[in-house]
Amino acid sequence: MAKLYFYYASMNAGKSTNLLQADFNYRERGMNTMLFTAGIDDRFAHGTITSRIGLSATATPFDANTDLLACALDRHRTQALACVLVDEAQFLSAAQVDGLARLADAHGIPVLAYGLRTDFRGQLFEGSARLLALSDSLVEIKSVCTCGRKASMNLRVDAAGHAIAEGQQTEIGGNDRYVALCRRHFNEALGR
Ligand SMILES: Nc1ncnc2c1ncn2[C@@H]1O[C@H](COP(=O)(O)OP(=O)(O)O)[C@@H](O)[C@H]1O
Ligand SMILES: Cc1cn([C@H]2C[C@H](O)[C@@H](COP(=O)(O)O)O2)c(=O)[nH]c1=O
Ligand SMILES: [Zn+2]
Repeated sequence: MAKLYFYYASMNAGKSTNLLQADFNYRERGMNTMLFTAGIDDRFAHGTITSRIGLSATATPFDANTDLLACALDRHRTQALACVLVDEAQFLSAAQVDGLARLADAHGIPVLAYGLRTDFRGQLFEGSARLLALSDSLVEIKSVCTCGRKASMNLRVDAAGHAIAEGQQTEIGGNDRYVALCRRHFNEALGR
């Protein structure tokens, strides 16, 4: 039975690298894959998954209106898909995650979703909440805080490096806007 996997982590933990390695692994064995990423994430190039380590691949951009299930089935009709990989999965809606679960259950196509668990306030993203609820397999990709503990939280900072506690959930940015920290140092930075 095909499964829905959720690989979750803080920022800068290696999610995109992991996704691109998994994709390469399928393709080097002659299998077809389909990649999705959030269209709003324009840090590198629209419709591209780029890892900080330098790997990149073209992906189908998704937004709130994208029917990922229909897109994948459309591709599957001409090119049998062995796997679907989704980066920035925190930006999916709950309904889009339900569609991905259906892709695995009704159509036998495994789905590997990669994303953040929580936002800069320590709250779940909608896509992550649904993935945590539905996935057959939850895999944490770990990275370290400056103190050596696991960096499970994402601190948002301003241009001067000061912690930000309030704001919109979605704000695209990289290492200049976010710092992955352990829970203790995350709370300390926010004066909690
Ligand atoms: N030149 C490099 N060599 C090895 N690792 C690197 C290099 N540059 C960045 N990294 C590591 O890659 C990881 C970030 O990978 P990335 O896939 O972009 O993360 P994510 O998608 O989780 O934000 C970090 O752990 C960082 O230390
Ligand atoms: C914590 C947090 C992150 N984001 C954005 C910032 C980035 O554009 C992506 C995550 O990128 P990654 O390096 O691939 O993990 O998400 C956000 O919009 N809101 C947040 O709270
Ligand atoms: Zn720490």
